[in-house]
Amino acid sequence: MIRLHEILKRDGVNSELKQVISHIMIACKEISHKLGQGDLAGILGSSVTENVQGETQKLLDVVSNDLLKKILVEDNCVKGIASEEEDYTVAGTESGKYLVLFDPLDGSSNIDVNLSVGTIFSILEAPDDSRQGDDQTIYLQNGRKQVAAGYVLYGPSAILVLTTGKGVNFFTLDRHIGEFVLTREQVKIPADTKEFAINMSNQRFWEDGMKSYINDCLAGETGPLAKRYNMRWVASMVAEVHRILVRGGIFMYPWDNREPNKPGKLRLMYEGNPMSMIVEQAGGLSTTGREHIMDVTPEGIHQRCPVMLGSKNEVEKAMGYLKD
Ligand SMILES: O=P(O)(O)OC[C@H]1O[C@](O)(COP(=O)(O)O)[C@@H](O)[C@@H]1O
Ligand SMILES: [Mg+2]
Ligand SMILES: [Mg+2]
Repeated sequence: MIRLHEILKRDGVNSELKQVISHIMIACKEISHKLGQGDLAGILGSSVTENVQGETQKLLDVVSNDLLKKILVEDNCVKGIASEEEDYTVAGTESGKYLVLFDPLDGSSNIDVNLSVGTIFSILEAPDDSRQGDDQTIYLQNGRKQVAAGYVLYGPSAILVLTTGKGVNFFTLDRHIGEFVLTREQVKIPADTKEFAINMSNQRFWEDGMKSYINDCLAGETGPLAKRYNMRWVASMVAEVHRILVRGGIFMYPWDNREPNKPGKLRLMYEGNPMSMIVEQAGGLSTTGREHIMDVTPEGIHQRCPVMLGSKNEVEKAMGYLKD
């Protein structure tokens, strides 16, 4: 049995970063426990608040955010945090080396129906200057600067998927010992797939290239793509990315014209960048449909970005439809 901290040591991860990751895991284990309790813990349903993006927060969004925030702002290696559920960045320890950005509970609409949700996190180095941990500008680094990224999928088992830049490993929470244990090493996404994931109910709002690609997928083996495609939509990005890591696929949340000033639904800093690091470390491709997500220069911590990620050859094929 190989535990998380042994893999971090083997991969040469420094002690400060190890501490930050292990603190994130303490919060995630607590979130996993609360999810397991469900109604017994009284944490299902909506809170009375909205987040900065105008979305109604689920109670568990708030509970998960508070768990992560509390442990991280008290971590002497964390200079500050940014969260999907916080209007502003929050300062941690002034001398802290790292910034942690997170989506505390991804796939919130699945909470009440007892389906898969997750926590996504991204870790950046804090710039070596006098700016404070609540100064938003220090977080505006592109995704290539991430030193680690991961998610915990809360499904029938809780699985940590982590990269520190040396490939992607899976760790399953062993509830008997309360630790994440290595269960798959150096995961690689197959380059080809016959499975796509997109919220089809938004079809009429997409740009023409996006509509054409999906129409060609639906045309099956006699259509231009000459393949019979299958479709999945879990409505939890963590669960979709996990499926793609396990068996390949393409996941898309493209730009649409419902709110043209917002480039898509998903958030660059809490969803796009960390998932892109994981997908690219596993040999897949992660783009906005036109450029690598990790090359996007962030302008705001809550910025959105279109997402098209997964099996390399399929993502390239889909991107070809958006070129003009
Ligand atoms: O409601 P839709 O359109 O199916 O959107 C589902 C998408 O929204 C998300 O739930 C957004 O994340 P949050 O739950 O963290 O807001 C993604 O996980 C998922 O891919
Ligand atoms: Mg999310
Ligand atoms: Mg969320």
